Formats: sequence, C-alpha cells, structure tokens
Amino acid sequence: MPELVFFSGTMDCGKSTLALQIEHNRSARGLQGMIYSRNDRAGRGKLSSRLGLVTEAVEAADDLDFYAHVVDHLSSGGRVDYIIADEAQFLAPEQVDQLARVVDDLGLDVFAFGITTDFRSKLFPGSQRLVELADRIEVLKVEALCWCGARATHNARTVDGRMVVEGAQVVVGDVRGETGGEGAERPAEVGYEVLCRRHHRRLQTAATAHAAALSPDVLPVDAQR
Ligand SMILES: Nc1ncnc2c1ncn2[C@@H]1O[C@H](COP(=O)(O)OP(=O)(O)O)[C@@H](O)[C@H]1O
Ligand SMILES: Cc1cn([C@H]2C[C@H](O)[C@@H](COP(=O)(O)O)O2)c(=O)[nH]c1=O
Repeated sequence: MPELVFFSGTMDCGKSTLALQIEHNRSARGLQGMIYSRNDRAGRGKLSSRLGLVTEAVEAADDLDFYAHVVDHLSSGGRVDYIIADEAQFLAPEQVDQLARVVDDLGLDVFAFGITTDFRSKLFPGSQRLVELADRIEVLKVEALCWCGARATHNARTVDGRMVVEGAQVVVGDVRGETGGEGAERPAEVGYEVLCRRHHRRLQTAATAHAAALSPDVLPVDAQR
C-alpha cells in the first residue's frame, strides 16, 4: 500500500540526510523520484544535508499544487515512482492535502521530512497537517543533543547565543557550533540551537549556561538542571 510518511525530528537530526539516502537507494534500483524542497539553506531548488550532499529539487513555493504538478509530469510522458518533500514544515496545509491525494489517487509513496515545532514550541501549519494526515510518523533515531547531554526535543532561535521568543515563525537559518560572545563588534547573529524541554522552557542555551557557570554568584550549572 502506498503511504504518506512524515519523518520528523528537531533541526540537525539527519532528516535531509535520510531523504537523500532514500532517494539514493531507490534510484539505484531504477526508480524515479520527484524531489521537492522549500527554503533549503543551500538555496532555491536544492535539497541539502549538513553531511555535504546536495541534490536538485523542485522548489515547493506557495503556489505549487503538488497533485497537479505530478499529474502534469505523468501526462507529458514523465515517470514518477515516489515523492520526497523536504522542509515540509513550510508547506501550506492545502499542499499537504495534495500530497495525501497523490498517495490515494495516484498510488505513489510520499516521504515528507520536517521539524514539527517552531522556536516557540508551536506546531508549524504544514507539520500539523502532516500529523493529522500521515499514515505513519517516524521520529528520527539519531538524536540531537542538548548542551546538557539530554536528548534535544525542541528548537530554539538564538540571537548571539541568547534564546529569543518573539519573531516571525519562518526565518531560514542554521544551528551554530559556536556562538559569538557578548559585545562582539558585528551585527547580531540569528541562529538556532536544539535543546531539551527543560532548558527550552528556561531559555537556557549553551552560551547562557556557560556564562552562568563562569559567574561566581550562581550555583554550578549541574545544580540548576
Ligand atoms: N562533520 C560531521 N561528521 C559526521 N556527521 C555529521 C557531521 N556534520 C553533520 N553530521 C550529521 O548530520 C546531521 C545533520 O544532518 P541533516 O540531514 O543536515 O539534518 P536535518 O535535515 O535534520 O537538519 C547531524 O545530526 C549529524 O548526525
Ligand atoms: C525552529 C525554526 C526553524 N526554522 C527554519 C530554520 C531552518 O532553515 C529550517 C529547519 O531546517 P533543518 O534542515 O531541519 O535544520 O527551519 C524556522 O524558520 N522557524 C523556526 O521556528
């Protein structure tokens, strides 16, 4: 039976890598996928992984009708055996409905990849619709870790390492391996950091935890967890 599968997890847990692996394994067996992405960090019409792999993709802009696009392709003699849709959190709910129609009416597997919640722990509309419609939800097994070592379950948006809770839902960006120190002479840098729920709730990023640990006025970080 064809399925709509939602592969979900935090940022940086390997979703795009898995999308590229699924594509690789199927194309190695002669199958042809239609690859979609939206707002990939590598640019329009790309699906990229932090491991360095990148492939061409159809940019799933607001006005893209997935069902019509696949039907057009098939009608003009093209072949499609399965669909991959990365950064699916950015899709409109109607576009997720179109993906479900591709499964039900065209009999194709659809593999969608995306983060479930935004920097405020609120569902993205596209992810919400995927949770509502998917035949299967797969939470990725390569866990990203919070700075405290616990499993990261939440995405934080940071400005120079400090977590922010105000702003637009969509701001394309990356997780940072390191953060700029306070007082650095450069524009504020927006990034993301994955955290466990406890530290997301406390707005405690690696940078602020580090600063607190260095202050003689506070308890050691371990005692605050
Ligand atoms: N230099 C590296 N060596 C090994 N693995 C890496 C390296 N850089 C990134 N990764 C792996 O890639 C994952 C991120 O993959 P990616 O597909 O870009 O994530 P997502 O799409 O979920 O944001 C990291 O969690 C890590 O497992
Ligand atoms: C939490 C959050 C993330 N985003 C953006 C940042 C990235 O461009 C993508 C996630 O990409 P990844 O491959 O899963 O790392 O989403 C956003 O726009 N708003 C948010 O709240």
